[in-house]
Amino acid sequence: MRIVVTGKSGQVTSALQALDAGGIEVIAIGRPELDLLQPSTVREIIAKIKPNVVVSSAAYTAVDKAESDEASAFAINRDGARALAAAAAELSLPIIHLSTDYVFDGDKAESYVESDAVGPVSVYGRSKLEGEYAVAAANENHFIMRTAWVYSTFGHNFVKTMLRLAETREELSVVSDQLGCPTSANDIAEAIVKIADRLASDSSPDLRGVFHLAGNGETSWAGFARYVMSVLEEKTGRRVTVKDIATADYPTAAKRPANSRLCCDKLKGLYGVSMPEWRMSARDAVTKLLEEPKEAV
Ligand SMILES: NC(=O)C1=CN([C@@H]2O[C@H](COP(=O)(O)OP(=O)(O)OC[C@H]3O[C@@H](n4cnc5c(N)ncnc54)[C@H](OP(=O)(O)O)[C@@H]3O)[C@@H](O)[C@H]2O)C=CC1
Ligand SMILES: Cc1cn([C@H]2C[C@H](O)[C@@H](COP(=O)(O)OP(=O)(O)O[C@H]3O[C@@H](C)C(=O)[C@@H](O)[C@H]3O)O2)c(=O)[nH]c1=O
Ligand SMILES: [Mg+2]
Repeated sequence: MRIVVTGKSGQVTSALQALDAGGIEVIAIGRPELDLLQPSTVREIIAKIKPNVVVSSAAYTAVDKAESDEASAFAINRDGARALAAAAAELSLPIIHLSTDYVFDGDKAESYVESDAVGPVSVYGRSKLEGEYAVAAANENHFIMRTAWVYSTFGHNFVKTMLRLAETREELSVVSDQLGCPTSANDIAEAIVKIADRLASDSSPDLRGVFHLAGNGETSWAGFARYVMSVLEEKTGRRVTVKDIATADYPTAAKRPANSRLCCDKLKGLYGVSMPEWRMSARDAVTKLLEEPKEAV
């Protein structure tokens, strides 16, 4: 089976390319040959590759920068996603489109299910929600995968930021009033392959729609950072503490949901796919990062 995935240098796309998935060919495309700001080029590129499934991972993911760059965020996350979904539809292909927990307002007490009302509190979250609507309207053969708090040994992510700060600080101050589910890009890649296989071989409408996929369990950003530091200390003896702070003590351009935990029961029920406990996967990523040459972190 051949999967084409956008966002060549991104975390999820890099994890997909690194997968040794027998019988699955992963073709990653990205700038300059695929620029979602030039949507007219999308169809020709996808038609040439002749995939069985299209994975839409490329996005404008700079949450804070998006607040002052709304046009770019919507051009990529809504219009670019729409062009990709339309190209897949013209070629009668299913599309797996990555979306985010930041489509929720964060006011719910428990974890969010797919049918919960959305209410993004940031430009990034709004642009990704509009992308969901655009993809669903352009291609009914869609699997919209909302994930969260993605980290890996690739690209930029919270884990690498924490390890980098820990090189020069004895204490990190991290918000403890935002809850979510840390999710490994490697685990997302494994799930994408399983889901793509089902979509390519089973046309059941129940397998289409919006699904949540995130690391099993939950924590706050401070809890996430504290766990990363515990692995750092175990592996290197370096002890860096994490001080819990409130969101108000860490002002950012974008607002973030106080709670964006995702309930993934629907995916488990319909696909039999579930994700590892988040500490297990985070431990793997931190261990690998600490084994890499310093500048890689
Ligand atoms: N990171 C996270 O915490 C979360 C991410 N997601 C979603 O998952 C998906 C993957 O996220 P992640 O792997 O972290 O992404 P990254 O931020 O690691 O990479 C995003 C990629 O998008 C591509 N991209 C950006 N702008 C353009 C453009 N104008 N045209 C074409 N491609 C572009 C780039 O690929 P290239 O340089 O090859 O062009 C870039 O590497 C995204 O859709 C994101 O919204 C959802 C929840 C959490
Ligand atoms: C670096 C740092 C961040 N923080 C806070 C800021 C913020 O509230 C929280 C997360 O920080 P970041 O900006 O690294 O994470 P952020 O970019 O908000 O991550 C998001 O990325 C997008 C793409 C998604 O889709 C989301 O699921 C989510 O993963 O941690 C601290 O409290 N202390 C720190 O030293
Ligand atoms: Mg970020």
